[in-house]
Amino acid sequence: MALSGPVGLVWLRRDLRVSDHAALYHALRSCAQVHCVFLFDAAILAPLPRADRRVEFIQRSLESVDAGLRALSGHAEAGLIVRQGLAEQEIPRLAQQLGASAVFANHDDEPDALARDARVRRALEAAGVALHTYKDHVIFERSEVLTQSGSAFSVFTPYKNAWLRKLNAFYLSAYPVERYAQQLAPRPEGERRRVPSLADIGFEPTNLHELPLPTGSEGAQQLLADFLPRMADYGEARNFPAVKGPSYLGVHLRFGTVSIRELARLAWNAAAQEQNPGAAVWLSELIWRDFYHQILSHHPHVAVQSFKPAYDAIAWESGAQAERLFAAWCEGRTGYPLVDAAMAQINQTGYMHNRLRMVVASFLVKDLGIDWRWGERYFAEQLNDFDLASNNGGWQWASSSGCDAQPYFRIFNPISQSEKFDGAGRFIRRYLPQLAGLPDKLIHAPWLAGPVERAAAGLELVAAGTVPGPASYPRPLVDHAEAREKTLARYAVVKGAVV
Ligand SMILES: Cc1cc2nc3c(=O)[nH]c(=O)nc-3n(C[C@H](O)[C@H](O)[C@H](O)COP(=O)(O)OP(=O)(O)OC[C@H]3O[C@@H](n4cnc5c(N)ncnc54)[C@H](O)[C@@H]3O)c2cc1C
Repeated sequence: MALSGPVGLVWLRRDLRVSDHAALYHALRSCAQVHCVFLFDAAILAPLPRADRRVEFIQRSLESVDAGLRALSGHAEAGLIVRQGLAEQEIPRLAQQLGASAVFANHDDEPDALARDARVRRALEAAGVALHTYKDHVIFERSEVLTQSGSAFSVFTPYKNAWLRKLNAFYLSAYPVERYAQQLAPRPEGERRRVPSLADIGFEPTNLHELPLPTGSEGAQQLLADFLPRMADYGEARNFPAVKGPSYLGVHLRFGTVSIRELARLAWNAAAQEQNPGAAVWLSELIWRDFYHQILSHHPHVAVQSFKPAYDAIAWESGAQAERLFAAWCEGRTGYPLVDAAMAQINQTGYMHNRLRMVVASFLVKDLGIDWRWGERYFAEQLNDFDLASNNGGWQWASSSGCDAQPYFRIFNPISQSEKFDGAGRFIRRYLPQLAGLPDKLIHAPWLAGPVERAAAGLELVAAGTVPGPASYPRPLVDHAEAREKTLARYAVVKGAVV
């Protein structure tokens, strides 16, 4: 490959690792000296609360990138450059200071990121610097997997089949960054600073250090090593929130502290072995991730509207009553223990089990009649692994407004979901200790407990929506059977709609 110039700048965004990295590989292949930068983007950070687990996760992961670059290059000063500010100002400024003729980055197809990159590209071009971008975050992006008629898939199973038909070892192979690591250049004198602390960027520590969520590439490898022996059981175990079934790698995939190629390769190879049925199921989940990314890429309107336009005619609850119901849902005081325990999980840890994401999303939309966008926004604020494409896909699936969503008349029953997936109430007891003394059969619907059973459990039932104390729990906000009827009537506007 021809050298594009002596100096290149790699701009890290959702790819915080130094191995198997598309943009870094291409920069090293085509430039004699390569620098790496991460920008704490003022436009992204400004609206966030001052304590945000994602910001802390990023800050710690950058320390790992910094150390990784030094180790890879063998230069003590070939670490990461970290800047703060607006991308369209800071990236061109740094490129000029370094004398870079090209900036290399990996694709980010979220609408705001595309708009940002267009601004950065224009500013770089004005300064005579090229911006080269690459696929890195998914196995197949944009229009790489299309139907036979050349359009985007909107149903998962045929997409998955086409995805699997297209897959071969090439798409899963790692970019051998280490082969060219000697091109990593020492940082110029003025840039030899350590990665800024949280305080340096105006943030406060969170409870991240108390969570079983190790950061950086080492953290991802630790979680992966823990998951690999469990992968065979994933198909069954992933449904039960009290069981250690999933990989917990979502946040690492979100920030690219692990390569999707590494994970998909492991799953694909393991799926080929008959004794590993869970691997095919796990691979399928990774394909869902690609699926939702290509949906967002082809249909960016989903970020604000229903994928199926007819669903935007639904009249959701509004006003003070809606606000009251929504606050009770956010704070986990709906009176439905599985829903409330799940909300406690997201509020305390930033994680929520996939089964529970489906249950609480369905409950908000189809039991409380609240617009799915409210729930989507709350998840976006709380989830460590928040990703616009997957979060939007999940919410539109639950509200039936999305591509390949569940039909609108399928409404999860929060009690039977609880009995089926947390039968012994182990998950509920972990997050709602005031219910711990109830017998298993009553823990899913505490309002059915009689005075004797409540007294034996040391539990007081309080009015619906009340903030519970250490020994009390609210009565249900709504009656599920009545809510179901109301929802079917609410959704009648979409009946027969052509989508
Ligand atoms: C309402 C709702 C909102 C969601 N919001 C997000 C989100 O913001 N970010 C996010 O990554 N996932 C989201 N999901 C999908 C899924 O719940 C999480 O990916 C999963 O729970 C993360 O845990 P894990 O890493 O242990 O997953 P595992 O079960 O180990 O799965 C491995 C990886 O596959 C991908 N994956 C798994 N299931 C899905 C899925 N249904 N859709 C897309 N990708 C999937 C994720 O990258 C995940 O990390 C959402 C699902 C729902 C129903």
